[in-house]
Amino acid sequence: MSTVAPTEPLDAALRATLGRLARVPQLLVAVDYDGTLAPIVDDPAAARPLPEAVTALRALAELPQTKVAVVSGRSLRDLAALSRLPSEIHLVGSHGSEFDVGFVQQLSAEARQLRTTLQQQVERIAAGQPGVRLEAKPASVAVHTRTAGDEVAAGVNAAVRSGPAMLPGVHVTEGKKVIELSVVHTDKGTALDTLRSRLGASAVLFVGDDVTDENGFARLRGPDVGVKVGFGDTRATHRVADPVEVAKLLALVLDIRRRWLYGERAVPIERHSMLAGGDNLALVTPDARITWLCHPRPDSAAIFADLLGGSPAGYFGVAPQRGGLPLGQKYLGGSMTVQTRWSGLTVTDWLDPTGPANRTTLVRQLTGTVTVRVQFAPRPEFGQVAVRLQPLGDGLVMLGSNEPAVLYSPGVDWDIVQEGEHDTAHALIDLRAAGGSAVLELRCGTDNLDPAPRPVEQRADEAATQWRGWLDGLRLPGVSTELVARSALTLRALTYRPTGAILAAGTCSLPEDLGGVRNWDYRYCWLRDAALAARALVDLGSVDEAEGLLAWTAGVIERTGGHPERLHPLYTVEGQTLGPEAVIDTLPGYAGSRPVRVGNAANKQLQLDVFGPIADLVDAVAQRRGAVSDFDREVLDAMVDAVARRWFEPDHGIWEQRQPPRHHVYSKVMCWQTVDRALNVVARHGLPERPDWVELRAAIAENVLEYGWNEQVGAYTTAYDGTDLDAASLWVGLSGLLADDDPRFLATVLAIEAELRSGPVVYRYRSDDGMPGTEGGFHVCTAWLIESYLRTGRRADAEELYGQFVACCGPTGLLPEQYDPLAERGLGNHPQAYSHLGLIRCALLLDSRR
Ligand SMILES: O=P(O)(O)OC[C@H]1O[C@H](O[C@H]2O[C@H](CO)[C@@H](O)[C@H](O)[C@H]2O)[C@H](O)[C@@H](O)[C@@H]1O
Repeated sequence: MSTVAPTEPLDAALRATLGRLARVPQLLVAVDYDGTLAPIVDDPAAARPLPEAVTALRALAELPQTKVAVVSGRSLRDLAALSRLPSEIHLVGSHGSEFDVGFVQQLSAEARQLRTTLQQQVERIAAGQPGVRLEAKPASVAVHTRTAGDEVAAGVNAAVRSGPAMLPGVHVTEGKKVIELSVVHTDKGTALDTLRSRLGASAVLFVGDDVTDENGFARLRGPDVGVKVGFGDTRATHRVADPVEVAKLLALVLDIRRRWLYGERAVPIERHSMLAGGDNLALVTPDARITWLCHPRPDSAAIFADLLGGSPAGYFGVAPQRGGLPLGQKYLGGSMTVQTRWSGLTVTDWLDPTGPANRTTLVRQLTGTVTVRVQFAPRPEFGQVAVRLQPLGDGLVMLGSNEPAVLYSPGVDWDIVQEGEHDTAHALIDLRAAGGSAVLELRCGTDNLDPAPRPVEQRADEAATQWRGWLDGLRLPGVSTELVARSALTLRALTYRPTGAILAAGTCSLPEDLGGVRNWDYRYCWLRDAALAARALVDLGSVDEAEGLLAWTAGVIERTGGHPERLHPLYTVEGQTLGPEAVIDTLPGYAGSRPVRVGNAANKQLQLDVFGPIADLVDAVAQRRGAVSDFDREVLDAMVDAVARRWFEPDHGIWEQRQPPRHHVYSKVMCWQTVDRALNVVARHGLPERPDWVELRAAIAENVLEYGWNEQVGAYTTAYDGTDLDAASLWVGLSGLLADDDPRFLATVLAIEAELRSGPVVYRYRSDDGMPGTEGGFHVCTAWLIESYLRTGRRADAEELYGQFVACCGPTGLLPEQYDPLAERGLGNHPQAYSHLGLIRCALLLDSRR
């Protein structure tokens, strides 16, 4: 039976404070014992903690990034015996002096002698005094008068105060019907400081009821929270009535922290749709909540990072006041505009592609007849700067960030609610009273709250028309026409138009292993991924992206100062070297997948495959144009130069494993492809012959074909030094190095199918990559196996796997990086260029080989 009686809920201010505290990266929950965990009773030996408090403490101690301590006036032995708390909970006895069982041995001989004297003197004082109890501790003795009459208590206390308490070296602590005489200085504040630094806490919750707990409250600072139990003066900023309320408080902290750590609302990754405006992007959930938006660039800090941190990390929600799930969500045909519908409400979202540079404009058009609840919680810099929202004119001004931002919202009455250091704006919009529509326009990069120059309907048309006009210029296959169109739009949307860079994906740190640590930042331009993405668009008839990317690539080549072999695998969208990889420990991660990383240490790796896709792209663009430009030739020369200088070295490979370099088969094949495509250009466009290139190509081919083959496995393996398999080795055939009917390619396809395919997915590899946890099947690897099936005459197998592959798309046609075939959900960053270019390549091949 519960001993916690149903009482009033904790007061709102305390709940709000605990809500913030429970979301710090490293939390220390420290509580006093008697009067806090255990109700005060007459007999000190009978003081037991409330079971609900114990349950909450134990559960808190099991959470990651959470430490629990009980800091008591009791001896450590007594505390352990009475509380029966498990070892995960740190126990500190003797008012903060006794951290471990050897404490008594650490006392000096004089201190031990003084302790004995004290014991003898208080025994004499207490002798024959009814109701007086003595409690012996390693460095002190406590004289309890709770069960003594008032007269007896007064006499005993006076005798103690004027007698042993006056001895030199004695420290006196008076508590609840107790005087304690100690031979060491005791201070719960010092104990808290020690725990804080030993356990690496970023904030402390300290709860206590007694006079000695005030030393603890006195040491709290910054985000720490102190809670006093019961009456009496205190330095604590909050108060609860009794241990029953303490148990409730602990349960509340547990609940909030658990939800924060494990993801408050982990919407399946593939169910997010992407908005894009040509120089930025955002993610919207199936219920029209904006959960991801960075500004000013897609690789900047987020304003809304709900995706990685739940509501406290920032979001922009719009939904009918009455609640309920939407009827559906879709892209408006051929555009990057997303429409979410409920009965009586349609929300149309887009990022304005017509604005000036460094401006992000998110337009949310609401139409219908119902009352709409709006919640606007911007949290710039991943929530690390305090935000104030100020109603002004036709909207709200966001204060606190060094980037100006406003929410233009004519006719909307905002209610600003302060949540700690941040404001959230709430509003109810009665659409019927507003004439059937309302507009919310988030303008980042400006403080202009003037009305937009053109009506919203016209702007909506303009935005959609830009994307549709581009899509109309493509030659789409008859296979999966709609999905290919969406994939093409996604690749175009991942293109950062100001520079021509193409992002590998729209997000950072979406997990490859739910709850795991494989969380990386993909908001950069990888030479390899970008070239493959641009190539897929060239195959669909659009060369603009390829030309933009090649111009961006020429920039990064130029900055190598004549050393293209020193190219990094990835750069920022501006073509600059990345800053250091970092962890944002204030974000708990998608579904609790921590750490949340920004930046990507892979940029320091050697990946010798990156030249191959670029050379292939130059070849494809030149072929499409029917001519090769001087500019293309320069890029091509640089790629071959890089290969000539380094192809024989071991490297980190396409999968960027944080392991020592190896001679990767895929990297060598891509080196071969670089020279092969360069020679294609030479031959096709009548350029001067390059016998040195012919020789180089032959040397690489001979090397990889001999050393990459593993007789024991009967296939091309990951690298020259092992028997492990890698789906990327399929490129020994996909690149054209081996003919489609070469038995070595056929054998490699069979080996990879057997070892790496699992139902609808193909894993990159199964070998140990040095990281904890596992990962899902990799969509682009699935696409490579489909291509391999087609090339090797297995059309039925290709069609079957292709059907399974496209079934992994989210409801609006988007794909993240990976798929977990057991949990049947997407994994990894989203949407991912690799996955969409893979889909396009497969659909084109299936179409052309009909
Ligand atoms: O720091 P704490 O964990 O709160 O310990 C303070 C003292 O608590 C105990 O005494 C008090 O609780 C007893 C049981 O409810 C009660 O009978 C007594 O009157 C209170 O003073 C404990 O016995 C002491 O050793 C602690 O110093």
